[in-house]
Amino acid sequence: MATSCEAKKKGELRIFESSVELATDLAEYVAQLSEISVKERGCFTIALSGGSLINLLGKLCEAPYNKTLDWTKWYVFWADERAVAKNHAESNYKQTKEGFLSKVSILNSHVYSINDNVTVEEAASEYEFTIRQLVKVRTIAVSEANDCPKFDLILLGMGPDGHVASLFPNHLTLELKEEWVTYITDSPKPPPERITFTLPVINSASNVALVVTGEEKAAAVRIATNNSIEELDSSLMLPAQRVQPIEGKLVWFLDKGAASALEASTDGFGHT
Ligand SMILES: O=C1O[C@H](COP(=O)(O)O)[C@@H](O)[C@H](O)[C@H]1O
Repeated sequence: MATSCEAKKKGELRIFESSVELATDLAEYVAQLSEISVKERGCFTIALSGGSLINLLGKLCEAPYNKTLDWTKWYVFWADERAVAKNHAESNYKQTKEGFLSKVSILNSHVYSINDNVTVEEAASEYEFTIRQLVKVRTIAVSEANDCPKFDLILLGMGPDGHVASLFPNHLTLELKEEWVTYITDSPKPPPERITFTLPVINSASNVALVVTGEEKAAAVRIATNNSIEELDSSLMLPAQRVQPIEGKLVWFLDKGAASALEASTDGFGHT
């Protein structure tokens, strides 16, 4: 059974006893957003991350969702990618293909993986160009607040250091305002070269979910969800703390371990 609560700005927290319960609720959450988007806009644009998130999407590949979701209306993107070949064990694409895409009926032509045959700089610029074309024809919606792409859903994981996508603490990429996609060559977590959405894109999405499991992430979860430090200089904030959708909705999916440093009433979320 999940514990759930709402908080202004920082979003909704859903805490689960087990990763199975988390995965079950996550599948229902994604399925509902897919149905709403397909009904309202005729398609569903989703950006995925790599890491532990992909295994938690397994329930979406099972009944009833494998049959009931309109997979042909899905358009799949990546919030970040590691600059390795697509068949490399570290590739977010490879992991997603094996753990998710190969098990559902998403059209190959709707899968926008990031080019692994060019430099990271070129790959980032090519990926941004592709997204711009899809925004022009409104396959991807546009944010009226800032003209950024407005993905129907961005699914993010978080590292123990509070990084999301490939936006790492204290990195200059966190301050980018105009770019939609950027690259880094000095990632503190290997591999060093990566391509990533910027914060303006993440924060323009209609829905953002942060899916975090494991006790080693509990301290970062506590900081990132703490309402009392929102006035802090943003450059001192963890990347995950800066995920604050402008108009969209943020939901945190946490297992018991990841939520273990939260206190019921002092962090502003007050469990219900
Ligand atoms: O390197 C990355 O790390 C984060 C977090 O991964 P996790 O395995 O700790 O959940 C992931 O969200 C990101 O996409 C990936 O490139």
